[in-house]
Amino acid sequence: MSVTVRVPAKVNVQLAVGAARPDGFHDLANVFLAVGLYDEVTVSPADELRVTCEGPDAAQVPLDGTNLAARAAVALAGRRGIEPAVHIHIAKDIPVAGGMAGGSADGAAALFACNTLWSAGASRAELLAICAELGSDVPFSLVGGAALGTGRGEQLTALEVGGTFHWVFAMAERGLSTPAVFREFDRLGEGLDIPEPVACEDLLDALAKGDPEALAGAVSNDLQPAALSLFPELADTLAVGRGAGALAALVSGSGPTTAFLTRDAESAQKAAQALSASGTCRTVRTAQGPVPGATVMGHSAAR
Ligand SMILES: C[C@](O)(CO)[C@H](O)COP(=O)(O)OP(=O)(O)OC[C@H]1O[C@@H](n2ccc(N)nc2=O)[C@H](O)[C@@H]1O
Ligand SMILES: Nc1ncnc2c1ncn2[C@@H]1O[C@H](COP(=O)(O)OP(=O)(O)OP(=O)(O)O)[C@@H](O)[C@H]1O
Repeated sequence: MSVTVRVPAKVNVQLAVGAARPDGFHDLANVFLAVGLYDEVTVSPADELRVTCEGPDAAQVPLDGTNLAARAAVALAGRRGIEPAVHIHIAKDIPVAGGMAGGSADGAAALFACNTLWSAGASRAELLAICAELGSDVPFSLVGGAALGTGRGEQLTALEVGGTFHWVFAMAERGLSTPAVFREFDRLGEGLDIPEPVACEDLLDALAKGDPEALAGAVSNDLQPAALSLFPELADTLAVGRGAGALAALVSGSGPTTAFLTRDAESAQKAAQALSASGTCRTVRTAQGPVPGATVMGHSAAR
């Protein structure tokens, strides 16, 4: 028997970041949108916990107990007093260390898959609590759609979205470490008064209306200056996307993936071609959002 769960990447259409808290985290107003780039996580019974990974970035994915998918299996098994004896296979299409919550996605998917495989009976609320222990982005990977994340981003309120948004994503030549980007945010803000993070009403309206022009006027990412400071070449990629007609160009989360909001599928193709030809990025993908969160794709009886 095996269970396969498909799970999407995310882009942050607003990422408002407050001052560092005593625990080192930052309060956020984090507006997440799930987009149609997916990892697929398959779990099947095994003698002991084992992780394998396939995909273009597979070499950068840890296969030991630090993998978020392994940590998810261990967390659920620990709560049920059982052994996490499971083979977790990750078919990875979400860029690694790209600011699109790839590891978080695998954590949410593995948790959901193990809950099904083991008939562990964890409720939605228990799954969300385990997700929040695993990482700030993990709860959103489970629920998908669009949501406002407050606290460190793990406290979610679902958001209405009145249409489909068309995106282009440009993956960079190397990754960026999320903690390093938050540290750079702190360094750049030293001595400044950092306001409390709040969700932008115009942005929430634009999402509710499904209006790409209005959304483009409202997107923001407080981590962008920090990501650009650590990875200045990203400014060139952003400029290429803007020049190719994107309505908005921004760094996705902690970066270094850059995200381009376009009017429609045709404009997305045009911007994608210009970005591919520019030589300023590694790969270019188009995707639409919102899409649902972690979803069981199938069970197989074969071992
Ligand atoms: C940048 C985002 O991807 C935007 O969605 C998230 O805020 C990061 O979420 P994540 O990768 O799940 O982050 P976590 O695994 O919870 O934390 C990794 C590190 O990021 C920093 N971190 C993360 C979230 C947050 N609200 N404040 C932080 O300062 C901390 O240094 C933390 O040690
Ligand atoms: N299943 C996983 N897939 C990818 N990376 C993982 C996984 N589990 C742990 N990691 C570790 O997490 C690091 C960050 O990878 P990830 O792809 O999650 O970054 P990210 O998309 O920038 O995260 P976020 O957007 O949530 O900040 C990797 O360099 C790797 O060491």
